[in-house]
Amino acid sequence: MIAIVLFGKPGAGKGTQAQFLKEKYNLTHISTGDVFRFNLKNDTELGKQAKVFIDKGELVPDEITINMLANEVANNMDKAGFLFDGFPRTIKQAEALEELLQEKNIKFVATIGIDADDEVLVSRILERGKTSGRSDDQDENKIRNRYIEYNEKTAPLIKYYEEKSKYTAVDGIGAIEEVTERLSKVIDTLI
Ligand SMILES: Nc1ncnc2c1ncn2[C@@H]1O[C@H](COP(=O)(O)OP(=O)(O)O)[C@@H](O)[C@H]1O
Repeated sequence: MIAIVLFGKPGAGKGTQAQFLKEKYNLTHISTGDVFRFNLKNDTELGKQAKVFIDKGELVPDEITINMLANEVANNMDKAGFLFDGFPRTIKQAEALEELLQEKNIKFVATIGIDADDEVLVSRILERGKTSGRSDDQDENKIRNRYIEYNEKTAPLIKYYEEKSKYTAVDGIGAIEEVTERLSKVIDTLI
């Protein structure tokens, strides 16, 4: 089995691209944001714990997120591998992921970043908020806070993975299919 991490700022298009890539490479797509939203909607214990943080545009604490991810992986060992979207978002999560993949004998292929400019992304998210029903997409202050969190906690992962020769970035601006094409090219050279 293999694992690929899709990396990028909020709104960069990770979820959209994951829909295509999971089919093409027969991967289980795990979006931590989607799993949290599912739990919020169903008012589970996990949902209750996560809500306070998500509502402020903050990251959910590592321990909660890592446990949740490990469960998702354990329950989905039936495809060719995993496409992670929105995880890891901190160095601690990256370390936990490495350990988990090793334990399960899953080959970590790469982290692929989808690059895009902040101002383009904030307006994309506000647009998405009109129809997505996501409360964290409708308030510019919450959105801006997600970028502050990203810059502080998540951006350092780029250097972390570059040092391990596990980071490649593609240009995220362009038509959806163009970006898919760029991502596929990278994946094809790595697997
Ligand atoms: N790996 C993670 N660690 C901590 N919190 C997370 C993680 N993934 C998602 N979340 C929480 O869920 C929210 C929504 O995540 P996501 O749908 O990936 O949003 P975005 O569109 O901002 O990338 C985040 O703002 C954060 O509060």
